[in-house]
Amino acid sequence: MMNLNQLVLASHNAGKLKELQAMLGDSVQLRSIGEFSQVEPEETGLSFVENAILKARNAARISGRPALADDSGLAVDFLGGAPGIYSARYADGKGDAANNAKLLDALKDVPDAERGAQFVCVLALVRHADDPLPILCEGLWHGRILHAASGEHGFGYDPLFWVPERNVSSAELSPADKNQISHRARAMDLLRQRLGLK
Ligand SMILES: O=c1nc[nH]c2c1ncn2[C@H]1C[C@H](O)[C@@H](COP(=O)(O)OP(=O)(O)OP(=O)(O)O)O1
Ligand SMILES: [Mg+2]
Repeated sequence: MMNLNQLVLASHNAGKLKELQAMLGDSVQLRSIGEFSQVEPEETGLSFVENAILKARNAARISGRPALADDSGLAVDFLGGAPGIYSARYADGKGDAANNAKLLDALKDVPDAERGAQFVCVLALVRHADDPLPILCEGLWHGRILHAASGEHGFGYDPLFWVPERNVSSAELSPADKNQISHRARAMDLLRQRLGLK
């Protein structure tokens, strides 16, 4: 299909790069699009799929190489699926701490039973910028939003995401454990099957 020893990762998020590279192991080397450009494309899509494809095409265009993108986010039941595709921009670009504070505030006094949420990850792989057939893989991870942050691992909303199957927050999981069960792990599992890497 394509030379997969190396892929450009269409992401400026160091947490994603670390997780995805750990999942792929030595077989595929991910090179960050940050090596080629610091300009982040505007995520104008209305879905994770559209934004993942948009980021992958942009990175393939800039690098001239096959590119993998990850569009992900947190969909909170009580908020009708928000912040969803706007997760990174929830607190107007002020970063993870501000996003987490805004989410806690939005769920103030909401009881546990109504704090269900899922992390969503869509991976898009394009062979070149105008690829008419991107490979798309999706993963979901169900949990609940805590009342306060807990844990030091991971990134983004991890300190607020309670993982029922482990009885800890996702920021309390070791990186290796998170990479076994997360939304990103599920999407990557499908991608590796699609690419014949497993
Ligand atoms: O495993 C995760 N653990 C915690 N938080 C997570 C996770 N996965 C996604 N998230 C959050 C971070 C960010 O608020 C949003 C992704 O936004 P998203 O646009 O896909 O990524 P980004 O802007 O950080 O980097 P980039 O677009 O360059 O790949 O969802
Ligand atoms: Mg983004």
